[in-house]
Amino acid sequence: MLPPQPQHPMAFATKQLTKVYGAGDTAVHALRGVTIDIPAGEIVVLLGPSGSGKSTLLNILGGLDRASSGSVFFQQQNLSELSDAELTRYRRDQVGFVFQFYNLMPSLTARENIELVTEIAGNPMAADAALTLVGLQHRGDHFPSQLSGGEQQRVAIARAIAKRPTVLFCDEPTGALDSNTGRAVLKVLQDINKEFGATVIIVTHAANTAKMADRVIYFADGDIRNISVNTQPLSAGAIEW
Ligand SMILES: Nc1ncnc2c1ncn2[C@@H]1O[C@H](COP(=O)(O)OP(=O)(O)OP(=O)(O)O)[C@@H](O)[C@H]1O
Repeated sequence: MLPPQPQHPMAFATKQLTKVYGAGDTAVHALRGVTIDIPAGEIVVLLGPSGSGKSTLLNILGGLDRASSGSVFFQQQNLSELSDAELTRYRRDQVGFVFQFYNLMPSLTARENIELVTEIAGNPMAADAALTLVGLQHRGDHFPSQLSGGEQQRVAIARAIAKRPTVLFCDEPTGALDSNTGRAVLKVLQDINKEFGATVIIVTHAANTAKMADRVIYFADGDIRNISVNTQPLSAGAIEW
């Protein structure tokens, strides 16, 4: 029998990743040759001015979009070489997404919103277990309109984690929330990182979020300007806004 493969220490490794939207005079160079390693199990925060390419990178890492050139490895797999069907499987099996505006189905309860995902996942947890993880075990029968913004975001996080993703991508997860609610949502992300070892990658304008990160990547003009490593990340509850 073959010995078990050593765990690859990197969640992602990109090389000279570019993304160009459009062509000719109107082409937008959103990524200009991004090379970065993202270690598995970290909380990584992407900061940078509007339009600097943060969401574009997130979408390519998450398999929602494809790079124009360069390579992007998830563990040992080059996402750039996957067929559409393989990329869909990657998204379904490995990746959870959390967006600024929750994207819950208004006509479904909190539990049903989560079940939409767990029904097609390979090894999901029960919807109620996911709701318990985000502290909403009593709200499963409620519709999104009966929940506050922070509660809706926690349902969206429960939906994202119910399939036990390897990576959780969060694009402005606290953008629509007040500071206390935002802190509670960040705490849930931190707990999930600790409890499940999921790599959590957060794009945000809320610079203080960087204090809970293991690694902070500063973007400008389609490329990385700086990377800083936090040896002592703060607990989300201790972050000042
Ligand atoms: N589908 C698209 N078509 C054309 N241009 C696009 C598209 N998506 C993004 N862009 C452009 O690519 C550049 C990078 O956008 P991106 O959304 O990645 O930036 P960002 O750093 O996430 O910005 P923000 O903080 O405002 O969300 C911007 O100039 C944007 O206008």
